[in-house]
Order: sequence, then C-alpha cells, then structure tokens
Amino acid sequence: MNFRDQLLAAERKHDSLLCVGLDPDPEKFPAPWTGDASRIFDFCARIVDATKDLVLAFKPQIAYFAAHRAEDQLEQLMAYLRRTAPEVPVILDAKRGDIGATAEQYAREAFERYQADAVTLSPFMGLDSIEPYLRWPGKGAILLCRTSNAGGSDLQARTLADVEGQPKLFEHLARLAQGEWNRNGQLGLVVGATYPEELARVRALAPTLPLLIPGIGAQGGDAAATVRAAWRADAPIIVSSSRAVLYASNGADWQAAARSAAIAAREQLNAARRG
Ligand SMILES: O=C(O)c1cc(=O)[nH]c(=O)n1[C@@H]1O[C@H](COP(=O)(O)O)[C@@H](O)[C@H]1O
Repeated sequence: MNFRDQLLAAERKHDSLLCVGLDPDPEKFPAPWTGDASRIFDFCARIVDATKDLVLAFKPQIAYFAAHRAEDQLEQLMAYLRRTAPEVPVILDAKRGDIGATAEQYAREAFERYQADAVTLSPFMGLDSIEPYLRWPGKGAILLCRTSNAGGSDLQARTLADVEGQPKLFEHLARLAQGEWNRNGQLGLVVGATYPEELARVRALAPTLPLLIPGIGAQGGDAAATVRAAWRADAPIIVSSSRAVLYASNGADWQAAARSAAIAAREQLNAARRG
C-alpha cells in the first residue's frame, strides 16, 4: 500500500485526522525521567501506547533524537511503531534538502535505516533534490510549502514576477507538486494551521495531495478552520500536534493526560468535518 492509501486507511480505521508529533525534550519529561535523554525511547513509546488508536499518523522529529545522540532510540522507536501500530503510517520529520547524490543518502536514511513511510523535505533546491526520494516506491515525500511560522512569509509569500500569473512562491510550489513534479503520486505538502486562508488556497491548487498541517495546539492554529479550509473526503489531511499532547501534564497522570489531549483534538477535528 502506498503512503496516501495508508493514510486513508488509518483515517477510516481510527476515525481520525490527527497526527501526534513525537518531539521528545528530556527537560519536559515527567519525574523521575526529567532531564534523562536515555529515556527518550521510553517516553515516546508510552505516548504511542496512549494514543495509537486515536491517530492517522505519527511524526517523529529527527532533531529531538540527534541532538541527544539518540538516533539508536529513534531506530528502536520506529521498530516499536511497526510492531505495535502497524496500521499507522510514520512520517519522519527531517526537512532534508540537498543535491541529488546527497539526497540519495538522506532517502536511504529515512526509508531504509528508519523504515519511515514518508519524509518531510525542503524543496528550495528544486526538483532534482526531490527525485531521489521518488525512486522509493510507495513512499511519501512531503514538501514544505507554507510553513506555520511567521518567518515563513519572508520567502514563501513573495510574488514570482517571471512565472505566468505572478503567483506567490507557495502557490507556485503547490501547483508544481500537484502537477509536473508529482511523477508517481508520492508528493504531499506542509501547510501551517496558523494560516487558514493560505491553507484554503493550497487546497484549491492541490486538490488531491495529502497535506501535513502542523500548528494546532501549542502554536494556536484553529482546528475547525483548518478542517474547513483543507478537508476533502478523498484527499488526506494530517493535522499534527506535538507539545500540546506530549506535555499535557508532567505529573504522574502524564500518559492519561496525553490521551485526553489527543481525544479532544481528534473530536474537534471530527466535529468540524461533520458539522
Ligand atoms: O514539518 C513540520 O512538521 C512543521 C512544519 C511547520 O511549518 N511548522 C512546524 O511547527 N512543524 C513541526 O511541528 C512540530 C511543532 O508542533 P507543536 O509542538 O504542536 O507546535 C515541530 O516538530 C515542527 O518542526
């Protein structure tokens, strides 16, 4: 099954548009694990246990592992996800972007070493920096398009004077990803929940692509506005929340609190698509 079909199957099975982002920060771990980077796997695995029936995807962020020399714990976590939640696709959030020869190595890292179903990429270096990922059958390649941060406007919202119709950079990217770059249906786009108008614009330009949408929860994006702007029955949206779920409590009830936060987010998203 390819990444897109995996998403649609998990969405149906778990009745969910929610992705839980796995951004483990030892300083925020509950006692007695606070500050202990050797507990990164344990912390993430317990979050997975508490939420795996509520999500359509998980999204580990590689920097939170690499910064603590914990890539071995990321490998362990990926194997754990395969074993305990095989129906949930896993997006490795790595935001890679480099020349083709180096991209080949990054693709191998994501898909062979970590066994991810999809990876996030920066498209700044152009199509030949994306192509190596598209040579992995069925895997997803999700391109940054209109990111959730304020600085995303610095470049992404700029107008391209020499492209027909003078689109903004993010609009041009959405069109390319839906069309000529999407050679075998593996591309998706990242658009922040913090910009619902741009999100609607991207959905209009890319009607069938999976959209990864971070920014609800800790960044204050509106879950209902997100669904109204982007949800379509036949085009997956992956609405991602990390900190609001992971660190819902740092007391003894942290796993239950993470589950409650995930249930609340999932219900908000579902209410919006049904309402
Ligand atoms: O690619 C991403 O996931 C991403 C794109 C974006 O535009 N904004 C964004 O915050 N993210 C990621 O989403 C996570 C933050 O989620 P919250 O903790 O819910 O705010 C981090 O892992 C970010 O790297």
